[in-house]
Amino acid sequence: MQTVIGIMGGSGLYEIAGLEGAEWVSVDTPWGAPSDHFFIGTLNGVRMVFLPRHGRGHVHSPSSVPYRANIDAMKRLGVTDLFSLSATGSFREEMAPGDFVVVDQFIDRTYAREKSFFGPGCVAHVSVAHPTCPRLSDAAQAAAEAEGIRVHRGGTYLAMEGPQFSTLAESKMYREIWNADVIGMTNMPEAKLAREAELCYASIAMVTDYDSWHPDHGEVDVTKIIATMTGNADKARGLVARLPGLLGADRADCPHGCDKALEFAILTRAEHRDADLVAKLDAVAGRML
Ligand SMILES: CSC[C@H]1O[C@H](OP(=O)(O)O)[C@H](O)[C@@H]1O
Ligand SMILES: Nc1ncnc2[nH]cnc12
Repeated sequence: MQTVIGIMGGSGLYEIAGLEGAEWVSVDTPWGAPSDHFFIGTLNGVRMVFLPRHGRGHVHSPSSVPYRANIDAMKRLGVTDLFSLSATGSFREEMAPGDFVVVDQFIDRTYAREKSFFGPGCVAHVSVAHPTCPRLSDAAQAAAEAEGIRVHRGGTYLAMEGPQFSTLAESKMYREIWNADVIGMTNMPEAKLAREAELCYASIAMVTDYDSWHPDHGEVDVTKIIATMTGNADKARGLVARLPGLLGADRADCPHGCDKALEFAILTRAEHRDADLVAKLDAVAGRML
């Protein structure tokens, strides 16, 4: 099987350069329109598919990002390995603005988003105990190190609804009681949907600020975030450019089973399935239906 790398670009990362034969391509999905067109090309012999999560020009808020359409379209385009890049606040002194964190766990505090491709007429329960793929996380870490980026391996990303930043009480609770390491507004339900779509998924948090808990840094200031984000985006482009060389063009089955997540997950018996929903699931779950 051929590797196809997907990149979900976060705030500040609306385009990438250096792809051969690249063009912006529009994709329709049964879940509506994705955030933007997809920038598709080849790097070091590996096909790459890039999508700015908020759309070029930052049109979508974290709550309005069409997460299902984005993941469905990635799958429809043949993506096998999906990397998320996101701006985050940090709850740890040592995870400083400008550092990257290859997160491996999430706490999902979002509530105003569609969180599953499945539902009445085709019910499925996938495991997200280990929501990120260690193989892709290894590649992300190696790419960051090769770029000279200060990178931390492992961490818990708290996904909040937003769009406002957290109160001081929330920030302290997430840090001191819930033991979260970074905070953002977009990795959920994205990571859950990637698992339902049997995509390997890794998330790279690009720290922009200390949220509001840090006594020396005061509250979150968007102008400072944007300045840090610009530097982070340049580093992210370097990291992305190294991924094809690290993953290679030929791909074996995921040793962690991300690409088999739906096996045994669909509970609705074939004769009871809703035909319209089954049709919508063609890209995401076609191999199981
Ligand atoms: C730029 S501050 C808030 C904004 O940035 C993050 O977006 P993304 O995860 O796509 O990089 C955060 O989650 C908020 O949406
Ligand atoms: N402090 C913060 N909280 C939530 N999302 C963020 N994105 C960047 N910084 C953030």
